[in-house]
Amino acid sequence: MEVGAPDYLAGERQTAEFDVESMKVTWAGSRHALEVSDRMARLVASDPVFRKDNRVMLSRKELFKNTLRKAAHAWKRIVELRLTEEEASRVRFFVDEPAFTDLHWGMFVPAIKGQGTEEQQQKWLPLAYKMQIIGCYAQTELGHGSNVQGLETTATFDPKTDEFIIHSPTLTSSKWWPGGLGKVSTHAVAYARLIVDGQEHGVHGFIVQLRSLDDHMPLPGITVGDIGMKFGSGAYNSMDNGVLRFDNVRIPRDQMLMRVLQVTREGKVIQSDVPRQLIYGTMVFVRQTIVADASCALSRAVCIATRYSAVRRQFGSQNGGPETQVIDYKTQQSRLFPLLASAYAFRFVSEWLKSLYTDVTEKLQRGEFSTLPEAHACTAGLKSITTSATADAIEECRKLCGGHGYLANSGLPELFAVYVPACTYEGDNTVLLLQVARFLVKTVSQLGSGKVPVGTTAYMGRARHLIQCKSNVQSAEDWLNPQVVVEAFEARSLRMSVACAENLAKFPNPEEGFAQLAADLVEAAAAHCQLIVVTKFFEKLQQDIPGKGVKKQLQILSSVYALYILHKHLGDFLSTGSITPKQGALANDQLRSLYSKIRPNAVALVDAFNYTDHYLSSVLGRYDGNVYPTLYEEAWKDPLNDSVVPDGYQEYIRPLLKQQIRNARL
Ligand SMILES: CC/C=C\C/C=C\C/C=C\C/C=C\CC/C=C/C(=O)SCCNC(=O)CCNC(=O)[C@H](O)C(C)(C)COP(=O)(O)OP(=O)(O)OC[C@H]1O[C@@H](n2cnc3c(N)ncnc32)[C@H](O)[C@@H]1OP(=O)(O)O
Ligand SMILES: Cc1cc2nc3c(=O)[nH]c(=O)nc-3n(C[C@H](O)[C@H](O)[C@H](O)COP(=O)(O)OP(=O)(O)OC[C@H]3O[C@@H](n4cnc5c(N)ncnc54)[C@H](O)[C@@H]3O)c2cc1C
Repeated sequence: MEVGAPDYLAGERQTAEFDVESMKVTWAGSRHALEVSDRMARLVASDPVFRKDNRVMLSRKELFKNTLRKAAHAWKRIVELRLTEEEASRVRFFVDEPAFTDLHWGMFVPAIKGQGTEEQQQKWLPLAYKMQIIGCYAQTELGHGSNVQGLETTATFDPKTDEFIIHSPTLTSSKWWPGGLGKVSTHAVAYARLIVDGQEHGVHGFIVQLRSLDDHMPLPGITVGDIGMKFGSGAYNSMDNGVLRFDNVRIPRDQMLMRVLQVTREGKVIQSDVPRQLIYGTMVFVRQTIVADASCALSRAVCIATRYSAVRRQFGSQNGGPETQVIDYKTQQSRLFPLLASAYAFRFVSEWLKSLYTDVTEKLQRGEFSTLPEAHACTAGLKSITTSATADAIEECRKLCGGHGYLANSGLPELFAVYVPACTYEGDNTVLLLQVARFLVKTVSQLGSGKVPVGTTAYMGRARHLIQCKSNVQSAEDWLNPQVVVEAFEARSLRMSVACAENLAKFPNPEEGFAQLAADLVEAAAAHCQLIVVTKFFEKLQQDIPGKGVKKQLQILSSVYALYILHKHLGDFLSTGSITPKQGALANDQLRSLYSKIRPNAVALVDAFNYTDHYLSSVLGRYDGNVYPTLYEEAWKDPLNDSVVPDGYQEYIRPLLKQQIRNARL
């Protein structure tokens, strides 16, 4: 905020019962992370090249060129200022524009790191780190995305030349969707069916050069372009999602990523001791980052809706006094505060997921693979439930801002359009929950075998208790006890998984059973994932959390998150007998009283996200709350207002009006 500028939300900030600066540290993860983030946010906000308020007005070509300009400028600043990897990634985050760089750093580099041999990493990573080559992740095809085993692109080994021949045999085998592919990438990690000596060996990744490093023209045998406009204006259209066809393109044998499987000069296929599923490792990595991204997108929308709800007044004026702030309506609170709580919940579960991922990666380096299935289930499941909830929440925030939420300059329509494909990319959310369900059913089926479930399924080891326990909640207060809440969530989740397993057992063919029961399985998987989010929020509170009143606020938010999910899925809790209707009603009573506790802290709780006005890019979410004059000024900047009488008046409006006058005279 400018020094000396009026703060229309100052009153809201004064009622906060906790130290906002300390909460900023907790949100950021550490004082260091906050400091870096804050510095990079200001660096970006103060640079005119990174202006983004005109995105929705630009044509596709202008938008795309502007994105290239921003990406090049960001890279120049990163090099000039010798920024660390952490700082550089924060710069990209605050530039806040989907671009080829997301895929270069987010998937191409990780794919080489995760699936390449030491030698391959040494050859390719330095080029990628200096951006002397730009890469994308080309897996999905026109005909297959979810079903990776169904990909049709082939990579046939030619022992005569020691090369692979990469080929697109059908129209449906055309690569379709990869970001950065359409117009920018010089290279791709392309996924194709490996064929050696007429034998198929599954889908593997291959580094393929697509464009000349001299003039950017496609290399012989490569057909490549952009797939066209996507949902919304501005939004994801700054990304060149692409189409790619290979016509018998030859690449050296050592460009197959060979950590999982090697093909020798003689054409021998050697499976290493690394599990085949590591081919999917890049997706596991990205799914984990997408959970963190969900908390960012959600907190951004909630920040806008909360500040605006405190500024906006409708009805309720008494004796000529001010009208009621819409944030004081209980309905507004019951729609908004659970989303605020969810933003914090997703933040902490993403912190935990990152540590799980790091731990599993270290184990994989040591040749320990036992935790891989859990890492896959957790990343897939949490990616699914957090992105679905966030997409819904952004739209809810738009509605919470009434009519003004529908204006582009509220920031919410574009945020929704940019965000919503997260429910599809990196795995369709339903397909991913089915993966979790497989994992759960397998865990349940092994319960009798003496195999003790560990990690996030450890609770299933207490199946005997959880299958018949009764919640002893007797008052609304009892719902503030994390143990009581967790037991209800565990009972619900276990009983749903067990019911699925029992129903599955009735089918002679398990795959047929799985297909028939898919809708129930998805619900059981979601229940399990919600339990993880609730548990990790409570576990976070076991840590030392410094700062006056910070822990207290987080306790309130954790209860709000848990009881909101319970209220939303009350049917599950009741039908599984995990709680009684009376206990469900008590949970709702508690929720109401928690909303009242959040109310005086709401604006401070969104301030703790530490977002600059540049990053939020929302008139409604301005830090100073100066909404109306800004909305008014912004309206006049619209190109339609460049002239008082619009283009087209002479051709289309005037003749109409004249026609009416003639008719009236008749
Ligand atoms: C780029 C991001 C940069 C920064 C991120 C920051 C923020 C994010 C913001 C923006 C993101 C930007 C851009 C997005 C770019 C998008 C990219 C993409 O979309 S890339 C393409 C992604 N595609 C998919 O996700 C496809 C989904 N399908 C699959 O994953 C699999 O095919 C599926 C798992 C569904 C099925 O596979 P299949 O081989 O048929 O397996 P099956 O079901 O038979 O299972 C066999 C066996 O393997 C286990 N398993 C499956 N997957 C994994 C895995 N990933 N890891 C470990 N294990 C796995 C499975 O459980 C089963 O085990 P069991 O035999 O039952 O024990
Ligand atoms: C913005 C964006 C960026 C992308 N970036 C990339 C990229 O960089 N690289 C890349 O390789 N790909 C990328 N993709 C592709 C993306 O990964 C796929 O679109 C995604 O994995 C979903 O696959 P699909 O399109 O085949 O959906 P489909 O599988 O065809 O899904 C269609 C419907 O069928 C349902 N369905 C499918 N299978 C099942 C099943 N077994 N059981 C029940 N229901 C099922 C789904 O739930 C969905 O409702 C991107 C996609 C988008 C939208």
